[in-house]
Parts: sequence; C-alpha cells; structure tokens
Amino acid sequence: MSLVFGKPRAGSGPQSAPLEVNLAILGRRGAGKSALTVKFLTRRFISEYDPNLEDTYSSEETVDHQPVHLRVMDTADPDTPRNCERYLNWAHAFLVVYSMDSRQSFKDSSSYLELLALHAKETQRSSPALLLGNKLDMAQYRQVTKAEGAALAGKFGCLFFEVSACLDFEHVQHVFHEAVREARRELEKHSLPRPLFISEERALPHQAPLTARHGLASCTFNTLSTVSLKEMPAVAQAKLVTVKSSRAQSKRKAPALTLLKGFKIF
Ligand SMILES: Nc1nc2c(ncn2[C@@H]2O[C@H](COP(=O)(O)OP(=O)(O)OP(=O)(O)O)[C@@H](O)[C@H]2O)c(=O)[nH]1
Repeated sequence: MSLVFGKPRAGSGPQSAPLEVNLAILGRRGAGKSALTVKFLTRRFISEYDPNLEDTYSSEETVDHQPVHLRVMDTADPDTPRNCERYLNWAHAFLVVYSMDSRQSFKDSSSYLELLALHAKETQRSSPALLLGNKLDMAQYRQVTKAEGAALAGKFGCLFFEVSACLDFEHVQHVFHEAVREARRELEKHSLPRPLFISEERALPHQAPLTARHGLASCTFNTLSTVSLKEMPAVAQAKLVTVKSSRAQSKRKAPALTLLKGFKIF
C-alpha cells in the first residue's frame, strides 16, 4: 500500500496503475510559479522562495475518479528560457503563468507559448498548454486585462484561467486538474507513454536557436533523433521530491515537515 500523500492508493494491481502525467510550470521570474505549485501541493501560500532552485514534485491525485501519479516541474529559467529541452521533452502539459500586474510577465508568457508551438511543429507532437493569469487578488493593480489574457490563449488554442496563489485552494486545484485532463486527452489520442528526457549537457553545434525566431535569448532546441535520450523516470537534472499534502498532514499525529525549494513547511 502506498502512502504517498498519506492516503492509500485505490488498489495496487496493474489494472489500477495510475496514469502518469508530467506537468511543467513555465513563466517569467516572479509570476508565481512556485507559489501556485506549493498552493496546489500543500494548500498553503508561502510568500518567499529561492528563485534559483528548480524542483520536480510528485503527488498522487484522483482526477475524475482515476488515480493519477502527477509530477510537477516548477521550472526556474533565468531571465530568458535556457536548456528548454529538460521540460519540452518531458512534460505532457504546460502551465504558462504570468502575473497580471506585470505587462512584461504577460509578454514573456506569449514567448513561452510561441516556444511550445514551435516545439510542437518541429516534433509533430503537441502538448497542451494552459495560460494562467496569476495574482488575481491584486486585480486592482492589473496591467493585463482578462480580455487580453483570453485573446492570447485563444491565439494559441489553450485554456485560460485567472488565479491567485493566495486565494482559494479549490480554484488552483481545479486548474491543475484541468491540465491533467488535457494531458490525458492528448495521451489517449496517441496512446503512447510519452516521456523521453534529453540531457541538457548534450547541446549540439547545429542546434537551431529558437531565440532568433522568438526572442528567447539562450534557448536551444534539439530534434529527438540527434541527442541522447534517456527514458523516464530518470529525471536527471531535476530533484524529485515527494510532498505530503496538508490534508495528509492533518491526519498525522507528528508534525510533518517537507522541504520545498529550501523552505520548511510545518
Ligand atoms: N499577492 C500575490 N502574490 C503572489 C501570488 N503568487 C505569488 N506571489 C508572490 O510573488 C512573488 C514571486 O512568486 P514566486 O512563486 O516565487 O514566483 P516564481 O514564478 O516562482 O518566480 P521564480 O522562482 O523567480 O521563477 C513572491 O513574493 C510571491 O509571494 C499571488 O497569487 N498573489
């Protein structure tokens, strides 16, 4: 019996093996990627994170009565996306986050969506993306209207939500579960277990810089046939951390302590 997140998995036979879904959270620094990830995993809003750490978290979820083993990569690109292969070839779906009080953050989310569209074109394989306008609680300072967010999402054919990492958990959970549903639809379409993971250090001399086309300064793209591939779950560059939910924690007598991006959560 597995006790990830403190609750027993429904069944353990092969028939009830959970669906494996990898989600990557993308966006400009400060958009709220970590805050949303932590909110989803722990129901808590934590205000400060180390911006340089990138972690992949693991969570057992139930979406539409189906068990799902969800991995969430909270990416930490520097000012411009770099070594994007680590998530482009790993994730089944993407949450692209901007902060509605920052026009620049919105522009960067557009660049990320373009990056995903280009990757889909070049690999002939699309992964769903959801656009999230974060910090809804700061709506009085918004620099990006809801209509602009919806228009950008419409341009790239993705779902759009305005959210807040410090408001209700249910809405944030709904968004993550929508991403799982989108990923599941795509997986069912191709009925292929996806992920291949490309090591970052194997950049090739002829790799085509996406930056030239997308203004993403140091992001490079390799085709699958030209780089060394490792099968998942060897997520080499990201530390995999299993996080216990607050729901699970409340059921435990001893105070649970989990390390998230260098922060202790009690
Ligand atoms: N008011 C408000 N603040 C938020 C929200 N989400 C995040 N923040 C704050 O915005 C700042 C940046 O949040 P992070 O979650 O670190 O943003 P990030 O996208 O992970 O940024 P990097 O780690 O630098 O890539 C922090 O001070 C958060 O407390 C939100 O929904 N509302």
